[in-house]
Amino acid sequence: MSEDMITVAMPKGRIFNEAVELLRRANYPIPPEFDESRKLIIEAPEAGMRFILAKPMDVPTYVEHGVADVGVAGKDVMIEEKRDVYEVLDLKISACYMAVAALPSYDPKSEVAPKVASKYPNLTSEYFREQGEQVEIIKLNGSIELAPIIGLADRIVDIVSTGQTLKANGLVEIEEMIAITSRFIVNPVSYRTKSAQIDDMVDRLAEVVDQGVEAK
Ligand SMILES: Nc1ncnc2c1ncn2[C@@H]1O[C@H](COP(=O)(O)OP(=O)(O)OP(=O)(O)O)[C@@H](O)[C@H]1O
Ligand SMILES: O=P(O)(O)OC[C@H]1O[C@H](OP(=O)(O)OP(=O)(O)O)[C@H](O)[C@@H]1O
Repeated sequence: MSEDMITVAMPKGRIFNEAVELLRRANYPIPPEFDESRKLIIEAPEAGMRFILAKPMDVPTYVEHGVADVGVAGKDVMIEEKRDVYEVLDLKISACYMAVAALPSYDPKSEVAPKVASKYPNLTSEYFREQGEQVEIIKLNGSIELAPIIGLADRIVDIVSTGQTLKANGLVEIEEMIAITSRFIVNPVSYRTKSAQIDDMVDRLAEVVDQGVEAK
């Protein structure tokens, strides 16, 4: 592999298509293989890149360890994971927000030992600590909306996008916490050793991000 090759950690799932579209709009020749392959490493020599396709929550881990030079990660993941990486650009894609939700009958006054379920235990504990409220956090890996319905926790902290999941499960939003978009992140050592390529990538992405925002 060429020394100048940039390894990009891409999140599989929701963010993926929007991130690929941004790269293509920034004139990176991303191979069509990307759109249908089950391969987890995809070489794109014409773009001077190699892509690794990771679980969204793991992207900052690959970048922190330097096995990827750069990556794309949700702000939610950045707050939860607290990895030692530079967050250099807001890509303004995959927008959603983090919220506290509960059943409409939820009454904070009648809560004896407050329990909050979330896929984001660190973000949740930091939030409630800042609010000066002591809560027990119950870590779940998905289907968070189940927790209040089944009586596992009084409140949940989860991502809201269309609000359909909350509505379909009869939950209501109590508080909007943080706006979320995806970020372009960089390994601190790579930022020094591959500065020309990474600066170029940031500039090209920033340009298409701004065009996208202007078009809206
Ligand atoms: N409605 C949404 N629900 C969850 N994440 C969203 C939503 N909209 C945008 N996002 C962004 O997408 C990222 C999650 O993507 P995705 O749901 O594909 O992965 P995941 O939650 O790790 O999924 P899984 O654990 O099911 O593989 C979040 O980190 C967030 O930044
Ligand atoms: O506001 P909405 O547009 O309904 O989106 C929000 C829902 O989407 C995510 O769940 P996901 O689909 O990733 O499933 P999960 O329960 O496995 O996390 C998130 O955890 C919410 O449940």
